[in-house]
Amino acid sequence: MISNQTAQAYQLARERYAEWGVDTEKAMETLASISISMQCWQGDDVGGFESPQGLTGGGILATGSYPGKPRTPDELRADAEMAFRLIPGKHRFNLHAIYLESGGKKVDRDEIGPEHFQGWVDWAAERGIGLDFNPTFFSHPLAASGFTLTHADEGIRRFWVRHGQACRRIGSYFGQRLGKVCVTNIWIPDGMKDLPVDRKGPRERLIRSLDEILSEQIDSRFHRDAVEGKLFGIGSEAYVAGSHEFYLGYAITRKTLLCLDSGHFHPTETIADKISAVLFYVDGLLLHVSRGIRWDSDHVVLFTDDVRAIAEELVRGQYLDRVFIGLDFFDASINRLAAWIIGMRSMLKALLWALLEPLAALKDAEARGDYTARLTLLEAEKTAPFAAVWEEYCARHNVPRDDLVLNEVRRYEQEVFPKRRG
Ligand SMILES: C[C@H](O)[C@H](O)[C@@H](O)C(=O)CO
Ligand SMILES: [Mn+2]
Repeated sequence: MISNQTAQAYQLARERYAEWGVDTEKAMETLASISISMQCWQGDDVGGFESPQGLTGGGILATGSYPGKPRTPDELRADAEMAFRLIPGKHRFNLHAIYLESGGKKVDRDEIGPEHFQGWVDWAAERGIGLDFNPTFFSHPLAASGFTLTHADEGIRRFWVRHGQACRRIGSYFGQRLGKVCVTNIWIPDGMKDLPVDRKGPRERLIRSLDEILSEQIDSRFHRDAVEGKLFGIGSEAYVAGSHEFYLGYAITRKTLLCLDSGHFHPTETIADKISAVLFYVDGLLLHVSRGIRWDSDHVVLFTDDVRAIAEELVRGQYLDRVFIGLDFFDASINRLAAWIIGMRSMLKALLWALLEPLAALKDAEARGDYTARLTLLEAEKTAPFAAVWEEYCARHNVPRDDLVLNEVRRYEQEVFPKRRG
């Protein structure tokens, strides 16, 4: 039910954007076709269900102790479902290997199979959503040294190769069973805190390990591989074997997707400019949209200039069908559902923003060398009635506008979280 106020504001906004040659109906239609992958790990601080220890190592750290953390897969699914109810559109869910359901049985990482994720697949099938996947190369005794696929010990390296292989089979099962392509993304933390002497050896082993993992042919209609680089992590400040340049070369030569995580570069470096550069050479991209602050790569995504710049590049370059968009952050200091909802809605807002750009006029000004007109229009966009279109979009998808979302989150929190105490 769309209120009169929303409807009237939208009509005025529609006319205003039409003056710029922008079709707001078309923008909303395109936005509805975009599915963003919501990361399971925001739901429980990258804990998973393999062991009670939760996140250990891996150069990443979850901080905060907001109450109500889900303790079981069912609780996590309930939270995700509640979050999805407050996010307009139909989206995907991104799992990590440690979110398996083994019925209390110890199943090591190299032994996992589709059967351990059947609960997730049934849940996704019921909701008509797709699943994405990630091997977990951290929070494990064999990752405690800080090395996994680059490990000099052949036994340990092979263990992690088998984990990667098992995960691709699981991803492929997700894709086939759900009829929606699954992206399995490989990120490893391997690196060194202080100055390495041998930067080459671990990278040689990483190439070997990745080639072994990817050696099984899997139908790309159901499954795509992605590789994710990083500049540094906690405890790997001096060297990360899987750097951006390493994976760029790997993705080009092995024809995988390249994952660009917006928190994985130097703090002044943004990924928006990289999109058009790398898409000449790689088939496609996976984005991990995040918000880095100083040394942390994983703050909740907001409707910032950086996120808008990413969305603008996707729309301006007509890359939406070559780029998988996922989110990657985890914050345990605020309500975990709210973090999901704020991040997902911010990404959607950025996409809508980009879809509402007066692109033809901007391109025309640029082509004529009229950079004064270009800058004027870019600035004028910022005071256009964007909010009216966003609120109309939310109303059409039966979700509340931004400021009213919190009422629903609080209601859920009060009803559900007390039962999770103790
Ligand atoms: C939990 C994820 O796999 C992880 O965040 C990874 O994608 C990453 O970005 C590590 O910094
Ligand atoms: Mn990431």
